[in-house]
This record gives sequence, C-alpha cells and structure tokens, in this order.
Amino acid sequence: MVRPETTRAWTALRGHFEAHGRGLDLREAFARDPGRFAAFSLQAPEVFADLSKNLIDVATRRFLLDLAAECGLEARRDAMFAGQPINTTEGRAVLHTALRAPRGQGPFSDDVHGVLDRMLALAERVRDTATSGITDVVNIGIGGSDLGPAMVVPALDAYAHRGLRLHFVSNVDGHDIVPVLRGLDPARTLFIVASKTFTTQETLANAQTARAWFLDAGPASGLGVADIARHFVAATTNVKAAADFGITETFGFWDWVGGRYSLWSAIGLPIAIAIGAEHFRALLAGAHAMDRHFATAPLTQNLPVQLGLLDVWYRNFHGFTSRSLAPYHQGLKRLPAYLQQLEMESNGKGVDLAGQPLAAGSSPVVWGEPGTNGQHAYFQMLHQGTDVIPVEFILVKMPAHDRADLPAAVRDSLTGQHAKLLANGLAQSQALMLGKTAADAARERPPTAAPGADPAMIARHRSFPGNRPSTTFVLDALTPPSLGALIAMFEHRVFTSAAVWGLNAFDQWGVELGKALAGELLPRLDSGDATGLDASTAGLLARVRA
Ligand SMILES: O=P(O)(O)OC[C@H]1O[C@](O)(CO)[C@@H](O)[C@@H]1O
Repeated sequence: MVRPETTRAWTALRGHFEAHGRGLDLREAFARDPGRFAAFSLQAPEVFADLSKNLIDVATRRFLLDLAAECGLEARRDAMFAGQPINTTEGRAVLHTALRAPRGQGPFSDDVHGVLDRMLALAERVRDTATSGITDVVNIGIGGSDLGPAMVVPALDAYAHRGLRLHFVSNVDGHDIVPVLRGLDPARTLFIVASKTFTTQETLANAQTARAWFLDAGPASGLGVADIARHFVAATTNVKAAADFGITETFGFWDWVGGRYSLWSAIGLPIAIAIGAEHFRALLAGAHAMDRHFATAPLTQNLPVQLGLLDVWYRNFHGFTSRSLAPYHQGLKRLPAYLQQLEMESNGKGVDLAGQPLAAGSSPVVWGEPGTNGQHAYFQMLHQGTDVIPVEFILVKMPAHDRADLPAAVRDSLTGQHAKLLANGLAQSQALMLGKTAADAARERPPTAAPGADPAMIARHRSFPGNRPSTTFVLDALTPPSLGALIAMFEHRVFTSAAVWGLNAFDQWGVELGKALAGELLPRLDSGDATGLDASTAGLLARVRA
C-alpha cells in the first residue's frame, strides 16, 4: 500500500494547487477556453456529467490521474472485481458487483441468480394482489437494510404497482412503527424483516413489535401463530436466526455484500415488490453497465474515477470538508440520506489499511435536499456563506408525471412545472459560478432595501463571491436502468477516493462503541445505577429517569 502523501503526484498536486489551483477563477477559465464544457464533460452509461464548473484544469486532472496510478487504483479495482479479500480487517471479498452481473457471468453466479429468481418470484406473487390479497408491505430494517430500498421505491414510483403500499420502519422508536401499523389489516400485510446479521437491536425490536401486533390483531381475521410464516419473510445472511424468530421463507445473501451495498441483493425485495421483476432486473442491468464502465473505461473518461479524484482534490488540497447534493427530482428525496451512509460509513475512517493514522482528511460530510426545496432553506449559505461547499446537481430531462391518464389541463400544467424545475437547477449552478460583484449589485434598486440605507452597504450585502464549484449530472429520465447506473457510479466513486487514501471502505468499526455502550446503559435505565459513569452521563441518566 502506498501512502498518497509520499507520492510524486501528491507533491506535484501540492505545487500545482499553490501556483494555479487556489487561484483558479472559473469565469476566466471559461473565457479563456471555449472548449472547456466539452473538455470537462463525460458521458457514462445513462449518466452525463458536466465537470467543467469545478476548480480544475488540464494539469489538475493529469496530476490526479498520476496519483491514482501511484496509489494502485486500477489494481485495487481489479482485485475487487476478482473477489479478492480487499476488506482486509474482516477478511472478506467485496462483490456487490456480482449481484448485478448477468447470469453465467461474475463470481457466485449460480448462488446469486438462484436467490434472485426466488425473490423475484415472490415479488410477482405478492404483486398479483387479487390472489395474494396483500395491500401493504412493511420493510423492517435499518442502515443498509433500509436506506437503499427506502430511496429507490419513491424514486421509481412511476413504475410502482398502484395496488400496493410500501412502508419502511427503521428506528427503535415506537413513533416510527406505530403510525405505520395504524390502519393496517394483518390479513393484507406482508412484513419483510431485513437484516444482514439478524442481530441488529432496532430491527429485532421492531420485528417483535410487528409480531405482537400481528398476533393481537390477527384473530379478528382468523389469523394466528401459524400464519406468521405467510406474513413474515426475511432477507438475511443469518438464516438460522430468522428461523428462530419463526420465519420460514428467507432470502439469503452473503458476507461479501456490505450492508450499504446490498440493495441489489435480497435486501432489494421491497423494490422488486414495488416495481416488479422486469424492472428490478433493469435496475441491476443499469448498475452492471456502470460496473463495466468503471472496470474498463480509460481513466481519463472514467466517470466514477474522475469524481473520486475530484473528491481527493477538494478534500486534501482545497480543504473543503463537505459536499452538498441537490437532486432536482422529488423522487430522489432520500438520495442524500442513502449517500450519507454509502460515503460516510465507507470513507469516514482515520487510519489506513495498515492501521496507521491518515496524514490527510478522508470522507467529507455529504448532505442535501431535493431542489428546489433546498434553495428556500440553505442555499443562502452556499451562495454567500464563508465556506466553499461543492454542490452536485442532478437534473432529469424527461419527467414521468405527465401520464396519459391525467386530464390534459393538469398535464400541461405539470409540463410547465418541469421546465421551471430545470431552469432553477441550471440557474443555481450558474449563480454559484458567476456570482455578482458589488458594482453590479450597486446598479440595482432592490425594492426591499431599507429606505435611506447606504447604497454601497446594501450592494455589499447583495453581492455574491461566485467561483463556487459544482457538478451537474443529467439523466434522460429516471428509470430503473438510469437509477441503477447512478447509484453504481456513486459506489465506485467512493471506492476511488478510498483507494487513493489507502483506507478500508468496507468495514464500519466506528459504529460499534456506541452500540456496546447502549447495551451497558440499558439495564441502568431500569436500575438507576450510575456507578462508574462520567458525571454528565450520570446526570442525564437521572434526568431521563425522573
Ligand atoms: O443489516 P443489519 O445487519 O441489520 O445492519 C444494519 C446496519 O447496521 C450497520 O452494521 C451499522 O450501523 C450498517 O453497516 C448496516 O447497514
């Protein structure tokens, strides 16, 4: 393993940053180079990306590619696809890409397609609502066993079965499950208990609550313990624990599928129920197309690689600590939360593969909201705040809401909405880059400025520094293949920066300490015993018990 800061490319990047990077002005760069948009745009499967509004030039890109080469990115990528145990701290392969490889291709193909066929057959049985009688599907899971399906199901609403409602319960907080159970009919409800380990406290607690509700409400519909097998299924690697719970229909997966990379596995069952087998296979196919792109495209044209290297550039040279995501599609409202786990649980590490402290920063904070909602909340800070935060916009050319079954006037109105949505997305990246000088602001007569206020002072409040970087992704439409490709792009981008930083993106020891301490505190909530606790925790324990 090569430490990035010891490479020649790192030194070159440091020098380049001081000489040209820090002072790069996007407005001047575009004025100088009419070909900048074309030179810094990439077309990958299903996803077009405009990287030209980033603080990079040709030399930045060259030095970053040198860095990737010196850090052995390609060898590490190839080792992942080949199933080598690159998750070294847990001694596991990392093969979520095998889950979307076509039948007969990729490692463990028989196992993968065996479970996939079985799971899609169940999905189709449930979707045949006249026969199944199911109207509501409740997924009980958390983290990677929740966020993927909870993100994809609304994103692909245009493809969803109209007679089925999908619900997601994750938190160990009755305020999550109680409103979901309210109004459900046990005879018409299917619970999916989704847990890779089947040991997760939150999921087991919610599964027990669902079971208790089912046994309490069931008898009115003639249901009892024997019916749990028909109304509860599990997605897990721990088939025995699911059986001990009373679940007989289990869809397995494998320890080489990380939780946050698992929506392609049996964890995707809610997605398959919502959109059906054919569309689920199309989601996998889109991700597979991005896998092939990542595995084979020259690094200069390789979108996940270029994004991951940009992350290194911003985090380690510009010192930016966060990145904001603005999907201009309401269906992608859960994408920021999904990417928070994907990126921050993967790359939020402080030591390298050898366990040595990293010399430079790793995962940025990832956050955001759909546009245009975010514009009316925190975009103020993105435009005029003191921190520079790169923003990523996702635009979708063709909406899916102007369906033929809507009245013509409603469809016309919705078409107008989509134009407004796109105009706003384009305008935001433009505004971030262009800014507005105080001199330009001074020429305006803002109607809301305080009467008699010093115009120069008002102009300074109304000026924008500009030169704020952004990336814009464009999808033709939000479809199963395009969403699959988009998610896989984000996965491989995280892989790329992890490879440069030399860290293990596939473990998550950082979540263990809190879990262990919660286990120790739980009995103290009952007993009140504060022995050995720090004064703050002891004081809070007394306060919540009072
Ligand atoms: O699927 P499981 O085993 O219930 O785990 C849920 C989540 O908990 C974590 O292990 C830690 O929070 C995640 O990595 C995982 O996605």
